[in-house]
Amino acid sequence: MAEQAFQVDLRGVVDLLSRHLYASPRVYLRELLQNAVDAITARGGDGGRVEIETSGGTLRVHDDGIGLTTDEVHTLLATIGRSSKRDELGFARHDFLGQFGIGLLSAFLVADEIEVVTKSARGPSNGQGAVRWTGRSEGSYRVEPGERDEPGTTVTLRARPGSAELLSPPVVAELARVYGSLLPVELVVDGVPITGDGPPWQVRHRDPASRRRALERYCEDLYGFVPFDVVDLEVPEAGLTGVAFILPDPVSPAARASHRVYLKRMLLAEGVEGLLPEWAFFVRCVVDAGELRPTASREALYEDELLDSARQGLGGALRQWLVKLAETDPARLRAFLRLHQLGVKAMALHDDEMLRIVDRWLDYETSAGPMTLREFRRRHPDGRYTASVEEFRRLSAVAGAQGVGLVNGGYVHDTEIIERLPDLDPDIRLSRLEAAELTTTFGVLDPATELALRPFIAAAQRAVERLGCEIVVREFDPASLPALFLTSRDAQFREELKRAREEANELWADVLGAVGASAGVERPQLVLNYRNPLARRVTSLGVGGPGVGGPGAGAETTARTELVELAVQALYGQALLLGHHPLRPADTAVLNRSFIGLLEWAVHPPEAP
Ligand SMILES: Nc1ncnc2c1ncn2[C@@H]1O[C@H](COP(=O)(O)OP(=O)(O)OP(=O)(O)O)[C@@H](O)[C@H]1O
Repeated sequence: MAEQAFQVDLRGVVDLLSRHLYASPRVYLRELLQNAVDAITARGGDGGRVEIETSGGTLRVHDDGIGLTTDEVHTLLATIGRSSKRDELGFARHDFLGQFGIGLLSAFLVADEIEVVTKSARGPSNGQGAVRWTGRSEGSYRVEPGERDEPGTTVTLRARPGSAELLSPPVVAELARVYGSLLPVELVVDGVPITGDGPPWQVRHRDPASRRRALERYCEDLYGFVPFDVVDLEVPEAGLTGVAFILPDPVSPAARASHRVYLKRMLLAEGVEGLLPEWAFFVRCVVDAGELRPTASREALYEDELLDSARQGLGGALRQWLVKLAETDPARLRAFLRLHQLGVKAMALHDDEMLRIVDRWLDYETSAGPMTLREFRRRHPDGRYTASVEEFRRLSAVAGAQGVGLVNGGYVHDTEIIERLPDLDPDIRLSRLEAAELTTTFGVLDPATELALRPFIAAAQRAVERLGCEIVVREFDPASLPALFLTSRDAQFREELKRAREEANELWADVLGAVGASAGVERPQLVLNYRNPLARRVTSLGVGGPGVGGPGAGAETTARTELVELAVQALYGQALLLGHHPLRPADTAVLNRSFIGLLEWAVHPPEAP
């Protein structure tokens, strides 16, 4: 039985293209433009010119490319899927834009009839040899002698009812500009040149500064923002060049970053995803690639090994830029990190170089104020981190007061980053804080001591009364800590303290009387540590009862009362500083006064009687 050829109903194919392959019938112009450029490429030599004319619902695309012979017209134009742009083995030839042999059909999205008048550059050079091919959307075509003197091709479309808009002068000019403004041929629409200097990042400039300004303007026109920085991109194996614009504002890492991609200087799409590694969500790129492949719709990149290695290459370029910024302009790097730290932290999870940058340049919240992890380790070789912000808030003051450095590892990626630091250097030790480590248990003093201390506590209370602080004396560890300042936020410790007080109340309520009088008022507390030798000596400086130091009191008592006041205020100030509490003007004044007062005592103590 004889082999039969497939019969194709063109209407079904056009329907398929328009509904399922192309996002919009606007692509018809891109396909025509692409064929014209390929024909010019096939002819070889320099330059080439494509001229588009619009008039009264008719569109003409002229090119001075290779043209077609009569035989080629039959096989190439009239056979769906046949293309001159593949090699003997059927692979896409990399110098051409087209490869599938279906592009011309897209003209049927806007016209019922396509007319091609062509003359092959390889044919006879006299007036002979021009061919006219007319194809109709219902599937028939006609070939007859045509009229054309010079080699090249003219494609003519007449708008189908309803498609006139797409073939109107302003829309054609816009489409030509969108798709073809970077093309390496001369493109003219109704006499107006569309192509200019080519890719903006390849244009020569007087000096780097004016190049930079030009690229910033380009970014502003394209994306509507002035970039934080402009990074040149190049991945030779993908034939890729371009620029990355660093966004000047923070973006959500979840926002899909899309980029403007040209293939062989023809726009592929304005919103291509997956060109960069996922972490690089802080840039918008414009690139031109010669070797990357489009999907059949020509609206996305074909996911293959080459795209994958291009992605790695682009990620590498951004990474390189960051490393260089760290070396040459740390202040700018910090500014960048403030904007896009989430992206950089995400990178640091898998990339040692980025981890080093985070370690060295990114400020973390610590019990000793904001600083980098590296600086923190230098100051606190035995430092700890908390895995939640909540825990940090609760413990940082107390940790600070006890000399334990604490880093807030509670934000996104931070704990993982801190735990990965030994990958940089196995000697790096930054361990997680076990809450129990800091549990300070406040011991109650025995009743006799407590009773004996009452005059002192009263005097001490007067010393800090104006500061809105309450004095408490307890025994607690570490003994090296003379005093601890607890704000009402230090909930856990206040609980602890309250329990100690309640115990005291129960046991010695009658002895101690109104110890818990101020309970319930949420004032910050200065807890003096009776276990600390210095604090203990301060409590035993010896003052009289209420009214001591008033008129008529002995000179010595007055002096001692003054010393107690100065010492308590100094302890107050030091506890504030140790715990990194904010200093109000009144606090600073007291700190100053106590320092100067104690200094006076030290150099010139009031004469002992
Ligand atoms: N302007 C032109 N000049 C010369 N040859 C042309 C021109 N337009 C089309 N052709 C020929 O017709 C063939 C089919 O064109 P068509 O646009 O359908 O497919 P293609 O460009 O090969 O591939 P793709 O579907 O990827 O665009 C081309 O391979 C080319 O040989």
